[in-house]
Amino acid sequence: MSNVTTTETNVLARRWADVAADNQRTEQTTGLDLRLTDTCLRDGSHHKRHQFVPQEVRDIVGALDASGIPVIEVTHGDGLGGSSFNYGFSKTPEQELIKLAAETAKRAKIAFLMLPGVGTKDDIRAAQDNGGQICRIATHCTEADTSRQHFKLARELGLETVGFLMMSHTQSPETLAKQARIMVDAGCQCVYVVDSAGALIMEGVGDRVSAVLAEIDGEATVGFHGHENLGLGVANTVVAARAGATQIDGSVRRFGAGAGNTPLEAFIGVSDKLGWSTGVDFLQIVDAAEDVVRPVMPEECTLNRMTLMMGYAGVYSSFLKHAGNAADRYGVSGAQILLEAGARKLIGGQEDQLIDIALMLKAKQDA
Ligand SMILES: C[C@H](O)CC(=O)C(=O)O
Ligand SMILES: [Mn+2]
Repeated sequence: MSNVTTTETNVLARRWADVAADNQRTEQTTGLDLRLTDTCLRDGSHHKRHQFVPQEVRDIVGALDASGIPVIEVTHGDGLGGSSFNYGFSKTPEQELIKLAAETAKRAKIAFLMLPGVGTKDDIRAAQDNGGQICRIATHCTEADTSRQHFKLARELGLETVGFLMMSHTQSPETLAKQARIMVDAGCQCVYVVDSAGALIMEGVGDRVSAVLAEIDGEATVGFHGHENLGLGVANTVVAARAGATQIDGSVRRFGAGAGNTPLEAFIGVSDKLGWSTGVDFLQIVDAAEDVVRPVMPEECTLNRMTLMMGYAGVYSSFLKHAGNAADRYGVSGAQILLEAGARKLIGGQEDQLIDIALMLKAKQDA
């Protein structure tokens, strides 16, 4: 009996120690000043199958800008030049949408994304001519060297630069730090740890952000871009901020690929309660989420069999619609396609392999 009591007491004591340590960490990070980027008009483009029309962009940019969001990203989901047979055609040319966004925003800066090999240097020039001010260059997290010429050009043009290390869960903190070094040496001013698959779990985020920060501190800042596939968007983002990420991505109403991005309005509320400054009015952003962003979305971004599988198997979130299409077309399980895509460690640009997997599953099914 006394043993049980001792065990219980120890468990309780440990719990209180955890709470105390957590409070201490909260105190240590009170007063953070975070710069938010909303990405519903870029990452949300995947969820919308790239079908934004001008009025939707005007409405969303107007509402986000009025609530104080400092950076709004607008591009095809797969970045400049993404409108194609492989990734899906845009309803409205992305350069037109960038221009509209820049004309609409009174305070917010407009960012655009580009993936070397998908977009070109001329696309970057055009995006700047249309009012884009922040050039975000995304590579798979072991391929930072492919971004060198684009960072160089962006800096020559006087653009602010951000680097995206996509699929960061696939590599160790040390590897990411080395890749971040390549981007910073090329002219990148902020390197993002990007949890493209929503597969990272808190400590995994903290370790990666800390390692990247240790490598580039004083030369560039660190950002974090999360996905909700395991329901950890806000928690992971809090950990990232505590580890030193000062630029934070999210999408209002989670409007993004897979189960969506870190819900920005929830993160803003959490930041308020932690005493962190985002410059965004919580009540206004909650209204914008409900009244302006939600009506533009084809459906809510949800945790379901497919999106959970993406986080579980470590699959690139933008594969969701492609895997769903292949599953419907060949009458096989979409979740099985995603599991196999995770096992094959597919990366962005290999969307065609989802069809290959579907055909393989169909052949097995028919055998
Ligand atoms: C092109 C991708 O959608 C970039 C991104 O948002 C991610 O990797 O996550
Ligand atoms: Mn994303």
